[in-house]
Amino acid sequence: MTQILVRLPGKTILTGEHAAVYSKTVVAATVGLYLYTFAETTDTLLLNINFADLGHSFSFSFDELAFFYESGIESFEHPGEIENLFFKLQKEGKLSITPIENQQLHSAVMVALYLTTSIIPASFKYGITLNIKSSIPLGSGLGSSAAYSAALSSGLLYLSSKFNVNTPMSEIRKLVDHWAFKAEQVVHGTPSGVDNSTVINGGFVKYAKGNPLIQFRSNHSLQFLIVDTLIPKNTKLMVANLNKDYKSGKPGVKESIDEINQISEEFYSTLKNISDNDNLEIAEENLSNLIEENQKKLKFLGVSHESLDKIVSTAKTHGYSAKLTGGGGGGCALVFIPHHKKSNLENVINEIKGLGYIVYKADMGVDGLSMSFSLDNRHSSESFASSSFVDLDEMIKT
Ligand SMILES: Nc1ncnc2c1ncn2[C@@H]1O[C@H](COP(=O)(O)OP(=O)(O)OP(=O)(O)O)[C@@H](O)[C@H]1O
Ligand SMILES: C[C@@](O)(CCO)CC(=O)[O-]
Repeated sequence: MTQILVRLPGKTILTGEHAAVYSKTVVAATVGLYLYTFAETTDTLLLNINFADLGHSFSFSFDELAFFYESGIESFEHPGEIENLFFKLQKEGKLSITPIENQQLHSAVMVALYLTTSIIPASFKYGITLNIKSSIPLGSGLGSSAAYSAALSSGLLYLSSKFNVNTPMSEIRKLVDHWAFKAEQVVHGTPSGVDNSTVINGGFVKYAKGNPLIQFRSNHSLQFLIVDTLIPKNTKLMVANLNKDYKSGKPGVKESIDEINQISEEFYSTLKNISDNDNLEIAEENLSNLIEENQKKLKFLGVSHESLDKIVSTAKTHGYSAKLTGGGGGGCALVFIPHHKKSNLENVINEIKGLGYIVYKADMGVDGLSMSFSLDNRHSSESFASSSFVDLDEMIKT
């Protein structure tokens, strides 16, 4: 049987979320929180999906999957059409699965069905089991859906021999990115592609839809706090709502999106040119101001939330700037900590924690897609389920 273990990091958007959807510049970085997928072929002729974090497992027989193949998934104009097909087949009594009330679980199953029936040929001779577990908080703006989409794409592409151990990593990344973007369309409707490209390629990235991704390493270690408001958010809805305002020509919307583009361009050039000993304080002050400006625009665009505003104002009283990161409307905020202002750090952390929010100090700019092929059938869904994240990291390294 064929097995693969895949690991993808989360991401934060430093500047430019939402404007990214309109092909504007966005600056993002990976964060050292990870989603792992262990995928294997089996002799059961079933697609099994085990979601450790959501506490649910699903099974589809190949007879059930045949209905998806027959309905011509490859002719979809938009991958999100999988949802209508799923509801139609369910209504016709062709699927044994009962309705999935939990929206996160529902969209995770849609992605798994879309990717499996698009990547795996109908004539495939084996069953497939996909196991997922993650330390990236779900639905909080840290790219959990991109990591999930990329992890499933990698696993399925490998099991169906679309790449192998000898395929150059640059080719694998490109192939995985192609499918992860389609899966992101299932979850987010009209994503820009920045989330999947960031988590796959790793490091810091500058991205504008339709242009080649620029990957860069800053020679200076930036420090941010990631604050999770624990308020559930819905990126698809936030993107769709803003799009209505954009299309209806609501005053100031287009201008704000253009201004965010300028902010991202300046953030990128400052970050790229920053060095540890050369005008560091001035450069970090500049980054700080750009973050503050970006948040003001995002608030104007209606994608902030009172909990995010509270973090921004709390950070400001301690001399720091902060902004939402990702889809907004809840989820996470970033607080930027310039080196010359570090002395205040514990105070701001304690105050933010006192508001009931979770503070992460994650590494930024970590590697993207990592895989372990050499599992030699030593592993199983059971051993994956009982492995710690540290154990899984060890397997990825070997
Ligand atoms: N550990 C996981 N197990 C199963 N599905 C997951 C997991 N993590 C993410 N997902 C899928 O990704 C979706 C989360 O997408 P959502 O856009 O709401 O959050 P996000 O990706 O964390 O935020 P953002 O897009 O703003 O960065 C879930 O609904 C689910 O479909
Ligand atoms: C809100 C958004 O700009 C970022 C979500 O992480 C959507 C996208 O670019 O796809």
